Amino acid sequence: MRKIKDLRPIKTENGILYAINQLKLPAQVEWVELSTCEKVADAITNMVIRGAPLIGIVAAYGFAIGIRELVEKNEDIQKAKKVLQRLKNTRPTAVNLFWALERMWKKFEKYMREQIDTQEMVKLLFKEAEKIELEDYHANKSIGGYGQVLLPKKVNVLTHCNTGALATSGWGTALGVIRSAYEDGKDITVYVDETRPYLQGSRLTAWELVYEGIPHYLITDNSAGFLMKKGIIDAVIVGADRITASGDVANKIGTYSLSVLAKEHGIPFYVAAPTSTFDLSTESGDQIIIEERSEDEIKNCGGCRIAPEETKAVNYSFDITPASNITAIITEKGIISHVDREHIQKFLKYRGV
Ligand SMILES: CSC[C@@H](O)[C@@H](O)C(=O)COP(=O)(O)O
Repeated sequence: MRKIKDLRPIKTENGILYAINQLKLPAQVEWVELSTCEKVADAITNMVIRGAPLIGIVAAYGFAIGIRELVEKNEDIQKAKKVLQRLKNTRPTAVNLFWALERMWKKFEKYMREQIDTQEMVKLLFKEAEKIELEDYHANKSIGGYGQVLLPKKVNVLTHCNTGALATSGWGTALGVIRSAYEDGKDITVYVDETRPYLQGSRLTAWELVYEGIPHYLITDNSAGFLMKKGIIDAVIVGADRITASGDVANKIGTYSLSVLAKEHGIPFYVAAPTSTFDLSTESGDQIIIEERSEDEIKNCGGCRIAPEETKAVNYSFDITPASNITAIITEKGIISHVDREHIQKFLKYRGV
């Protein structure tokens, strides 16, 4: 077994939440203080923190922080709904945000019904957020364990975006599978898509792989087809922001193109995600709201303008990969190896999700 170094993107000290500012990586590891609900909401929208599971975890803390603010300022506790709404409005696509906030809201309603003292309620809400964080960590380790079995002893894996410790409570989903395979002694080399325009691949995934000492190459997003054609890539592993009842997957823009390329070249295409990423209330991918971000993110890179001022840009942050392009979905409860409505439903039902 090789040694994997622990990496956590958030921490709490004396009731204050801190997060690694992901906008500053890889140049600098800067911890920012997220002491108010407003700061938490801004950090999610501006991508100081990002990645579906981490967005959910930080929003859960944000809710506890928001309720604490109301209590400390002696404000009407009924304003809790506004706190919830502020956090829900941060980013639309990753379902983990809504999943975590709904869980927090149910607890809040329960404590209100039970007429629990407000100071005590704040403590209990922080505990619930900690629980969500810890559960996510265990889920990731489990995803890693199940997923790495799918990989041969010597393997070249292509991944997209950042699905690692920085996108979760630690360890990661797709990158967690890679961590687990490396820890298990597999001869693994990772091909990392840059992931334009935010460069989560080059800035964050490559940084995590350097941190762990895992062999890797950075590639431009448009290299994947050529590398597959040359027989260099054995498997593709990506994460997910939302998985519908029929198995369509919303993930970082560029994922769909990779799935088409993988299919064309007969390469397995794996999605790794916790069961909290499933949204069974949405039937298919075309019903998912896809976040559109500012065109400036495309027209600028590293502080330099790289396109004419007058040029318009389209910046969809996510795309949809149809279930039919996915070889298997790796979850903390096991592997769904037939990705369709029926198998997903049975899988989740029999595992008590
Ligand atoms: C474990 S993270 C899975 C996905 O959330 C990840 O691939 C992704 O698309 C992140 O998008 P981001 O816009 O950086 O939040």
